[in-house]
Amino acid sequence: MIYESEDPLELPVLDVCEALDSSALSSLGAACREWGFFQIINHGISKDLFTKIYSLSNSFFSLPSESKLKLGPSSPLKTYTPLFIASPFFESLRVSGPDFAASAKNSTDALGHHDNDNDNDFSEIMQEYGTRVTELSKTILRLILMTLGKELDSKYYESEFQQCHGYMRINNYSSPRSSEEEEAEGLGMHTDMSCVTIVYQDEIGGLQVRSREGRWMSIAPREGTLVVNVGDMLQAWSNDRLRSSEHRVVLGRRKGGGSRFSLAYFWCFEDHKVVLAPDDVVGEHDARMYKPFVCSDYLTFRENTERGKFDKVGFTVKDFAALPQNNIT
Ligand SMILES: O=C(O)CCC(=O)C(=O)O
Ligand SMILES: [Fe+2]
Repeated sequence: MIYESEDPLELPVLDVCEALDSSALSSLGAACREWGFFQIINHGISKDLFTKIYSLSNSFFSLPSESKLKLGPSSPLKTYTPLFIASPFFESLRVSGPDFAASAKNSTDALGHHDNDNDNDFSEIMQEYGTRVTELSKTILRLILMTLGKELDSKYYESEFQQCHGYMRINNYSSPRSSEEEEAEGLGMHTDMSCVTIVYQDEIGGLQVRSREGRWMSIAPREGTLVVNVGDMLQAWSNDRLRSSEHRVVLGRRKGGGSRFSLAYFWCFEDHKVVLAPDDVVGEHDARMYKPFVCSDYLTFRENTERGKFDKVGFTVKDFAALPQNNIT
């Protein structure tokens, strides 16, 4: 039973509307070091907004595959990842910022089956969600920077993270059928390439994070709560003081039958950014873990590596840019 996980992991729940006191800040710091995952509430994104995205996305995922493939890997847009690429159960649609409405419209236009009302609603709702989750990413990044040291947020937020950009992946996981296994990987083990990722998962569950010792822990869905995780770019920028953990999605046949829905927002450094941990983030006594690298070179490395393809791990930022003496995983 390789998919079995330990008891659900208790991750700190951060109220993003409140100023963090020192104990909240220290539990956030501990979670980012140890797991690279935590949860947030009071994020200002209503259940109603998720419900609308869910229903509009469902109309897209219910289309015949010939239609969806108009946005697939061999199309000019490449916003749709069909089933059987990441896994037999996973398909997704990408909507990119900062003009989320235009990106969503490009996709619906390319489908060419004009349902104007639905298409406009989809663009509007993606713009609203994208704008909110982008603001949220900025707030969260500042909080994470605060855990690295006094005043590091004001020192580095503007200078290092000002050009960050984001994109969304709307994920649809179909359930393994009775002729198939009881449980299956919906999305294989991977690390995210972002600075931070913000995930909404529906009530079905299945998201798991891997401990340093290799144990899989479940992150149970909680109403009103979003999951945040640190990605590879921030792990490298923080010289490993923040952890980009391996995670995956496991689908259980008995866990409700229908498909699982999630929305992942990836907040990333700009492509041409050179990632290099500042001296005061590395600290006087610690060794530098990574050589400087250009973001887009890392993205290309991941895309072009068979094992790293479509976020299936194997290769992470350590394989790409760790200095030789530190290249031990
Ligand atoms: O579906 C989920 O809960 C997580 C998805 C994920 O890890 C990703 O899209 O990178
Ligand atoms: Fe992920």
